[in-house]
Amino acid sequence: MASISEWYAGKNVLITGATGFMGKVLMEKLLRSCPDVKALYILVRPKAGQSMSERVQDMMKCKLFDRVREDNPDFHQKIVPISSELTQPGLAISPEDVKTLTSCIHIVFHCAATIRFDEALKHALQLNVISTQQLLSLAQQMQQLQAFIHISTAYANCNRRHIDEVIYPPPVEPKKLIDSLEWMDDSMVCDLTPRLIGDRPNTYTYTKALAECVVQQESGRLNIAIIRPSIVGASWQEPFPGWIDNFNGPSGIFIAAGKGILRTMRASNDAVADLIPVDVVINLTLAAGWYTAVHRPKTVLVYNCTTGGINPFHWGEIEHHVMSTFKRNPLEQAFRRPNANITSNYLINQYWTLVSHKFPALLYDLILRLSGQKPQMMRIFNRLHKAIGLLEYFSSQDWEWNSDNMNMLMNQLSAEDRRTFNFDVRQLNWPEYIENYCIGTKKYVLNEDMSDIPAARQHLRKLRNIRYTFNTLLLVFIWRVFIARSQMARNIWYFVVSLCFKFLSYFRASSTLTQ
Ligand SMILES: CCCCCCCCCCCCCCCCCCCC(=O)SCCNC(=O)CCNC(=O)[C@H](O)C(C)(C)COP(=O)(O)OP(=O)(O)OC[C@H]1O[C@@H](n2cnc3c(N)ncnc32)[C@H](O)[C@@H]1OP(=O)(O)O
Ligand SMILES: NC(=O)C1=CN([C@@H]2O[C@H](COP(=O)(O)OP(=O)(O)OC[C@H]3O[C@@H](n4cnc5c(N)ncnc54)[C@H](OP(=O)(O)O)[C@@H]3O)[C@@H](O)[C@H]2O)C=CC1
Repeated sequence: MASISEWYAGKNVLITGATGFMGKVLMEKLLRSCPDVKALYILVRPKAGQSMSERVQDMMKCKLFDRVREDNPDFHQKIVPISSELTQPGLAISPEDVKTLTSCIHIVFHCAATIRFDEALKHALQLNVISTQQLLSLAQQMQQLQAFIHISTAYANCNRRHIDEVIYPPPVEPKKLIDSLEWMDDSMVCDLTPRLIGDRPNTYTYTKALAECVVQQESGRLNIAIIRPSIVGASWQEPFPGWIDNFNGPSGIFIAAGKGILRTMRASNDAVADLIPVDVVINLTLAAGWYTAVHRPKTVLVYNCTTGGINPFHWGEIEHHVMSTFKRNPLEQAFRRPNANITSNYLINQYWTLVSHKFPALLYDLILRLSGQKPQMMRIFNRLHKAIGLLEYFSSQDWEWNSDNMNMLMNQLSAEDRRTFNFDVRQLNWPEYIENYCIGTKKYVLNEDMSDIPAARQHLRKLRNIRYTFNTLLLVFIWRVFIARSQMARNIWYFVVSLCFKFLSYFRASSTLTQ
């Protein structure tokens, strides 16, 4: 049987969400490990004043593609951007492009989605569900299509504790919801949202669950697989350790903790932190594409792509390794020395939020105001608290995922494919991974130079001295106020001072005797 790379040779691949975090890693791996792939058709929209082609050109300059560029400087010739806005009817693909895609595509990877936890339900439904439906109907017209791979999330069914590799009944019939929301205005939808999402924490997980149902309903004669990654983090090994380019999920939390801004967060020390490296997800996705096309399973296969059941690691351990990494490799211009703690206790967290977040922010903003600058720290903390509030649901409890299909797929691969498309997370060394992850946030998200680490350490020493001076002054101030008001405090103070004098005189006398 052909190896995975051999199978992708000569294939035309369609990718949605190619400009996103996972989409980019998928493109890079395909180009590097399947060098004979014919072409990657990517659906891209213009954004933030940049045309589609400008965006694609910028993306290809990204460091992520360095290894591909080394192997094949002309790799861009394999990339065919197709203009598409997924929220528009027909995905806003031109009739000529539809003709091209329906005649040549062999495999589709559907990665595009809105992954925001605070997305308005209407938009999340439009992008995560309706566009999936539209892409599937385009796929039905593709004459050479051999597999359709849909990227979902392990948290689509986070209202369950144990999650099998099956498509669960949807919370509501997607078509009924689409029809109902069509005539409602935004404020009505907003009012209804909490009742609709029910025991799910946000519109993201809710619409991803509906999307899975749509995939099943519209599968028709297509060969489909669903990949459900848990919390996707920086790369483990490929193309190089620690690659990450966004603040999503834990990355923003790690950065905020490394900058000394985040000091406390509600999370359970003992809950499993189901992180999964992005390269593992992509290797599994490409292998699943191959398996789906070659073996054509009779039903839609779901792959839970998680680490918790195989090689568990806990939030408490993550906290320890994140803090230790940032103390050894500090971020530039930290606000305070990194020292964050997680707690599952609501009141303790509220206390530390007040003492270590709000109070320093107010003080810092006061200093900024007094020096004629615009206050900013309270605004930063408000945004951080909003983000933390949305993530806490996931860091405070555990789930159990069945990963039989991931194991089955691993057993189907040849030894060489297992090496090239490695998704065996038993080999993952967590402390090393977390260290590379934190350094990756420094290098690739914040674009900081590793050669500046001595200056960053110096800055931390300065912050420590400021803190000691501040604490001493505060103590003296409180004590002075206390002494002025209480006779007992004065007596204790005179007693301590006289004890110090006695100790000093004894020390001086004994040192003169020994001379
Ligand atoms: C205590 C220290 C040790 C740590 C140990 C404990 C760690 C616990 C971590 C727990 C993490 C749990 C993560 C669970 C995730 C479950 C995921 C389910 C998996 C998935 O399927 S999907 C992927 C996950 N999706 C997300 O993560 C999206 C979440 N983000 C949002 O919904 C929005 O970004 C958010 C948070 C509502 C903010 O919205 P808004 O205020 O509108 O800001 P923008 O998004 O427009 O961003 C503006 C600007 O800020 C940057 N940004 C975004 N988030 C952060 C952040 N957390 N920290 C810092 N900066 C952030 C963003 O990049 C933008 O920058 P620009 O330069 O582009 O303006
Ligand atoms: N990151 C994670 O932790 C996890 C992600 N997933 C799933 O993986 C997939 C990829 O996630 P990730 O790469 O992290 O997400 P990103 O937010 O990084 O990427 C989303 C992609 O979707 C595209 N997109 C969004 N809206 C539109 C639109 N209206 N028209 C065209 N394209 C659009 C974006 O394009 P543009 O650049 O133009 O905005 C971008 O390429 C998603 O399906 C997500 O649900 C699952 C589990 C965890």
